[in-house]
Amino acid sequence: MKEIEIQLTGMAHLGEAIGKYDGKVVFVPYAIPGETVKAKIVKDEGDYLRAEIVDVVEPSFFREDPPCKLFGVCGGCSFQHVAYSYQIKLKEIVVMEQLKRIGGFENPEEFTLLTIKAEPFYNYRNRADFSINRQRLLGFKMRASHKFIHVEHCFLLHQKINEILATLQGKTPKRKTHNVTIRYGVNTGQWLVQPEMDTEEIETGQKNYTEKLFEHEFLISAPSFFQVNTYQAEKLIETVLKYIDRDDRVIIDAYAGVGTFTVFLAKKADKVIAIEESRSAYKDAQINIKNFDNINYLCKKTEEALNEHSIDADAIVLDPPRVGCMKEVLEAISEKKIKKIIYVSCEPSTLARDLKYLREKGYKLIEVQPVDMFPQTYHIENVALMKIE
Ligand SMILES: C[S@@+](CC[C@H](N)C(=O)[O-])C[C@H]1O[C@@H](n2cnc3c(N)ncnc32)[C@H](O)[C@@H]1O
Repeated sequence: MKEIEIQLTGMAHLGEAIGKYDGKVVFVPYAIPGETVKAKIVKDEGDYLRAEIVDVVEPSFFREDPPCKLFGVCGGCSFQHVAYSYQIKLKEIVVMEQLKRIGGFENPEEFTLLTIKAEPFYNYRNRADFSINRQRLLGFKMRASHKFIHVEHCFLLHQKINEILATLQGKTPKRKTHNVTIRYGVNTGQWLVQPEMDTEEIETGQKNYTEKLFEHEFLISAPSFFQVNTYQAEKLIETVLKYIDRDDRVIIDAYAGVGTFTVFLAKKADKVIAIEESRSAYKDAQINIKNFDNINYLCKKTEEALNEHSIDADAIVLDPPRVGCMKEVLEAISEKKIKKIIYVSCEPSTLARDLKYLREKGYKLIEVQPVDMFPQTYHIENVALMKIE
C-alpha cells in the first residue's frame, strides 16, 4: 500500500500517535507526537487510516532505544521507545482528552493533577499469564494476531518471575491446559504457579500466596484479583486515603477484592461496608480483615448491595473493572445522596462516561489524580474525587 510522510500531532487512547493525511486521521503505532515519519498505509477504515512506520524522518527529543527485542512484535508494550518522563505526559493528555470528549468536562487541565510516577518503571509486574505451545515452551499470545511468541525474559516482569519463567520452560503442566500463571509477593518473597508443573526444581501448584502493602499482609488465592504493581499499589492506597477526612464516618468500599483498600479505610472510619462479588476474593478477605471489628464484608454484586435501604454511607470508594459501573450503581449512589465519591479506574473512557452521569445527578468533579501503575504500556489508573453540589 501507499507510503506517506506524515507529522504526528497527537496521541490516541490506545497508545498510537495520530496525524492527518488527505483529510483523514492516521493512526501510527510506535510513533511519538511531534515526530515526522515515513509510514506505509496498511488499512483504510473509511473514516480513518492505519499506518506502520517505515522510517523516522525527524525523531522526537523523547525517542529512546527500546531495551526489549520483542518490542513491537509481542504487542504488550506500547511506549518502550518513549522516555519515561514523557510517557506520563502522554498519558495525562489522553486522560484529559477522554474527560473532555466523553465526559463533556471543559478545561480538564484545571482539575487533572500531574501523574504520580512509577518507581521502578521496568520489572514491576507481580503477575504474568503465559501460554504454552506444543514444545512446552512458555510465551505470550501476540496482541494483534493471537499467534504464540516464545518469551525467555520480559522487561515488565519482576526479576523473580523471570527466574521462575526460565525454570518452567519445557516443563509439563500436571493438568491439561495451555496456560500458566505466575504471581509473586514482592514484599513477602512468596509465589504461586498455577497449574502444578512436572518439576522438582521449584514449588508449583500453590493455591494461594501472600503480599504485603505497608504493614498489612494480604492472603491472595489463585482466582482472586490483586493489583499487578505492588510498588504503585501503595501510592494508590495513599491517594485514596488522602481524600478521606473526619466527616467520613461510614465508608462503602465497592468492588473491594481481597480488601486492599478496606483495611486502610477501616483505620480511618467508624465503619466500612465492603462489597465484592467474587467468592474467592471474599474468602481471602475474611482472613485479611480478621483483626478489624468495624468491617462488614458482603459477598454480593455492587448493583444489588446498593439497592438495599440499610446500606448507606458518608463516602463511597468505587474500583470497578475496566467496563466501569453499571447505571444502577451510579443511580443508587445519587439516590442515597452519598456526599463523597472516590472513583478508582483503570480505564479513562468508562471513567469519563460515569463521571459525566454523576455530574448530571448533581455531583461536582473536584480533581482527577492519574497514577501510573503500568509503565511502558498505554494503560493509566486514575483516582477521581467527586462531591455532592
Ligand atoms: C479492579 S478490581 C479492584 C479490587 C480491589 N479494590 C483492589 O484494589 O485490589 C475489581 C474487583 O471488583 C470485583 N467485581 C467485578 N464486578 C463486580 C460487581 N458487579 N460487584 C462487586 N464486585 C465486582 C472483581 O471480582 C474484582 O475483585
